[in-house]
Formats: sequence, C-alpha cells, structure tokens
Amino acid sequence: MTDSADEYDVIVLGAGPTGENVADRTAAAGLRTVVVEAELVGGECSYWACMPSKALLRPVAALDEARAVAGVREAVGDRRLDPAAVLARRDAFASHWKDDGQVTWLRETGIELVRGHGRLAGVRTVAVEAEDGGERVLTARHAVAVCTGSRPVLPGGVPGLAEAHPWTSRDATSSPTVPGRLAVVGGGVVGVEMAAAWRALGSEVVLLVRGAGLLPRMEPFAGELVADGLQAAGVDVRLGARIGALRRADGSGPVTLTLDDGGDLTADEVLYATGRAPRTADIGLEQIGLKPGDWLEVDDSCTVLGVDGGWLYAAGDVNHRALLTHQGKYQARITGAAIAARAQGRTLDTSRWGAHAASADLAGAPQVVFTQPEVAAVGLTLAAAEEAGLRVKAVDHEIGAVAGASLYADDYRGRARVVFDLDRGVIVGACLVGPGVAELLHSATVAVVGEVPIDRLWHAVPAYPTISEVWLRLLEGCRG
Ligand SMILES: Cc1cc2nc3c(=O)[nH]c(=O)nc-3n(C[C@H](O)[C@H](O)[C@H](O)COP(=O)(O)OP(=O)(O)OC[C@H]3O[C@@H](n4cnc5c(N)ncnc54)[C@H](O)[C@@H]3O)c2cc1C
Ligand SMILES: NC(=O)c1ccc[n+]([C@@H]2O[C@H](COP(=O)([O-])OP(=O)(O)OC[C@H]3O[C@@H](n4cnc5c(N)ncnc54)[C@H](O)[C@@H]3O)[C@@H](O)[C@H]2O)c1
Repeated sequence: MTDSADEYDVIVLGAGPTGENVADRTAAAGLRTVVVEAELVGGECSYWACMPSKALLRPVAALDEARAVAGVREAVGDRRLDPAAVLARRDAFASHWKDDGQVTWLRETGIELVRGHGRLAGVRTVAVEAEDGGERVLTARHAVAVCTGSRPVLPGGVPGLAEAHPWTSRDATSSPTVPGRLAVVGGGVVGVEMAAAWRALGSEVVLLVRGAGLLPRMEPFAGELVADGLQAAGVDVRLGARIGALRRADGSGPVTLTLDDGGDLTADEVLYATGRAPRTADIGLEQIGLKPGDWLEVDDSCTVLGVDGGWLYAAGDVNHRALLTHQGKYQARITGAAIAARAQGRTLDTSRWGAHAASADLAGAPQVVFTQPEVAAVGLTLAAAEEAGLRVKAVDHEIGAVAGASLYADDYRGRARVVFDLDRGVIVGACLVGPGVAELLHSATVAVVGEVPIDRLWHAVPAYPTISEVWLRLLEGCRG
C-alpha cells in the first residue's frame, strides 16, 4: 500500500462497542466518519468479554432455576450441563470470532473502516499501520475519539507467572475445552463469573481471593451471598489467599501455585482475573504531550484534559470512568453529540444531566454480575454514600419474603438494600442479590438517576406476584 492522506470529519480509534456508537452518532449527524480497528470490529465485548461470558453463564442460571422449582427439579434430576452444547452456543454468540456482521453494519451505516493499528501522529491526525506494513495517514477536520478499551493486567513480581502462561479473560471466555482443574486468582467480577461458569461445565475450581471477601466494590452482603452460592455449587473459595510463586515445568502441563501459607495447589490452568489496564501504551500519546500507558482523563463531555483545542475525546474503558459496555455506549452517545455540536458551532450543555455531560457515570453505573446468585447494583453503596458525606440510612429486606420470589424459586435466598438520602428524600443506591434480580435493576436505575422522590415512588405499584414487590417493603422502610 502506498502512503496517502485521507481527510475525514471524525476519526474513531477502536471499534469496540464504544467506538461503534461514537461513529454511529457522528455519522447520523452528517459527519464523514472513519473507524480504525486493529483486531475485530465489535471489540472485547463481542468476542472475549460480555457476549461469550454471558453465553457461558446463562445455562448455569437456567439449570439452577430449574432445580429450584419442585416438579421441575425432579424432571432435571442430577443432570449436568452438556459442555459441548454450551461451548457451541458460546461460539455462536461470539460470531465464531469473525466480524463480518459488524462490518456490514458499519458499511450500511455509512461509516468507513480502516483496518490496522492506529497511533496519534499530531493534532487531529492518526497514522494507521496496516498488517502488510503499509501506512495510511488520516486527518480529521473536527475530532478524534480514542476508544481503545482496556486489557487484562497481571501482577508484577510473582516468580514463574509469565512462564506459567496463565489464562486471562480472553482464554477464560474462549477456551474450546474444559480444564479438569482451574485455579482462579481474583475475587472481582471476572473471577466470580468465570469460577461459576467453568465449575458448572465440570472443572474443579479453586477461587483464590487475597482480600476478606468477594466483589469488594459492592455491598458486603453481595460478596457473602455469592461466596455461599459458589461454595454450594462446588467452588473451593479461599479468602486471604496469596500466591508466592508458580511453576509450570514445560509451559503447558499442570501448573503448581505456591501459596503464602505454605501450601501448594496444582491445576491444569490458572486464570488471573486481577483487573485491567488501559490500551494506551502504543497509541502515540507522546505526540500530543500525554503519557503512554495512562488512563485518559476526561471531563463530563469526554473531552480529554490537557490537550488544547477540544478536538480529542476518549470514551469507554480507556477513560476509566466505568468499565462497562453500557456505560461506554452511553459515553459514546454523549461524545457523538458533543462532537456534532462543536462541529455545528453550537455551545455544549455540560450542566448535570445536560445533553453533553455523561452525568450518569458519576451517579453510579448500573451493573449485573451474572453469578450464583445474580447481583444487580446501581448508585452508591452505604459506605460510599457515607464517605461522600451524605446523611443516609440503609433499608434491607430479605427478597424471599415476598410472594413473587417464593413462587419464582423454592427456598428463595436473596437480599435487597436501598440507600436512602434522608435530606433529599431520594434513593441514591440499590443492591439486589438473588435469582432473577438482573431484570429488576432498571427499576432501581430509574429511581436513582431520576432522583424520584420517595413519596412519588410510593405510587409506582409493582405487579403482584412478582419479585419487584420487594420495592414495597423497601419503600416502607424509607418512609419510616
Ligand atoms: C470477561 C469480561 C466480561 C465482561 N462482561 C461484561 C458484561 O457482562 N457487561 C458489561 O457491561 N461489561 C462487561 N465487561 C466489560 C466490557 O467488556 C468493557 O467495558 C467493554 O468492552 C469496553 O468497550 P470499549 O469499546 O471501551 O473497549 P473494547 O471493547 O476493549 O474495544 C476496544 C477496541 O479498540 C481496538 N484498538 C485498541 N487499540 C487500537 C489501536 N491502537 N488501533 C486500532 N484499534 C485499536 C481493539 O482492538 C478493540 O477492538 C466484561 C469484561 C470482561 C473482561
Ligand atoms: N457482568 C459485568 O458487568 C462484568 C463482567 C466482567 C467484567 N466486568 C468489568 O471488567 C472489569 C474488570 O474485571 P476484573 O474482575 O478483571 O477486575 P476487578 O477490578 O473487578 O477485580 C480484580 C480483583 O483482583 C484482585 N487483585 C488485584 N491484584 C491482585 C493480585 N496481585 N493478587 C490477587 N488478587 C488481585 C482485586 O483485589 C480485585 O478484587 C471490571 O471493572 C468490571 O466492571 C464487568
């Protein structure tokens, strides 16, 4: 390929869910838009994160729910998941790691695609290195949006870790085979979800957590109920566990973990689910005065701080506001609107909840952890609200005590909490744990983001007999 210069209105670097949605919005505003993608259009979410992981986890919940209802329980008996069928369904949800469908969508939406590794090469300029080594230099009349996402991060200073070739989230979501023994390091979201999935597929799973509980950013009872649920499913959950070293003789056989308490643990694979780092090490940040490898700090309109001219945006995982696909897509809608407004010479509305402010990131992003049982949370935890100086009270209720929950599952076990702001009379946080709570989360999100006064929420009547009747008990607790 020969060198050439291409001028667009907007360049989007990275075609994950965030980049796709920025491009969708700017193209819809009539701006000539190009996206640059080094791997697959659709990003981590489509091929190695949300979609394949949830395809692995949905059968786990379906089987648990069947077992929880007398009559169905007897029909299911002690049958286990069929790994081959689950993995085949997972492969289909990952589109067999081919992006033809999403490339077609880009074309039909009027967005151009340039494949290759992109790097900022100056103001509103991106140089793309194609796989064949050729370079193409793209310039943007209005904006560049960096949407390069994040990658798994491994802890430093652990002897033998690199040589042990640990699984990362990519292997854990795409493995074609079920390991006999799987050690999982990390009690965050990836750790608990993948422990649940592979245990249900037949692996012997040990979950090694360095802290005192699982899911440390959520209400403490969420981690406790998930630890109980995983243990009941046969996962060996070890809290306060630290790995001193790993040994894997030939790089592919069994791996032995030496624990700080002196014990050894041997597994066929070890998954490190120990957090994420931004994909900014090699995107030319040094060309515009920023530090490679850093998260990109942005204002509420996702404009990158420390860069003059308001032409550089960063949305999705790479800005570290909320590492979730739906928040990345939300930021993308805000970013696209901001780029279009600036291109049309309009002033941005960056007031709280304005058209060009990703305010919901700060109110607390909704999140569902698809484990055993499900966890659904939005807004502030009690601890976070107190730390923020709010005068709050927590109202808790056992979800199993409402009629809808007892019909949903025999011996339903689950708990709900809302965090009530006593001064403003609104709910600032909610956490629901139990079978089937995922679909309840949006009601909590509307209450929190909408800042709906408690006296008005009292008139939002949940249908009988559904799990959502737990809202009545929670509202009673708020009203005192
Ligand atoms: C195992 C797992 C499960 C998850 N499950 C969920 C879930 O259920 N729900 C949820 O909301 N979130 C989930 N997440 C988080 C979610 O995957 C991320 O928040 C989401 O993918 C972020 O989207 P993004 O577009 O910002 O980045 P990404 O999806 O990472 O996409 C970035 C894209 O940029 C490309 N790129 C990077 N650098 C360059 C470059 N220099 N040039 C060209 N292209 C480049 C990459 O190839 C990639 O395609 C999960 C994460 C993991 C790891
Ligand atoms: N269902 C979902 O919404 C979903 C699912 C998976 C991932 N995600 C997103 O992806 C992101 C990444 O998930 P994650 O689980 O990798 O990160 P995380 O930050 O949620 O959890 C990482 C865990 O690893 C532990 N840890 C860190 N360093 C360690 C070390 N050296 N040794 C032992 N433990 C260590 C941390 O204490 C933490 O509990 C999350 O922010 C999450 O929002 C979302």
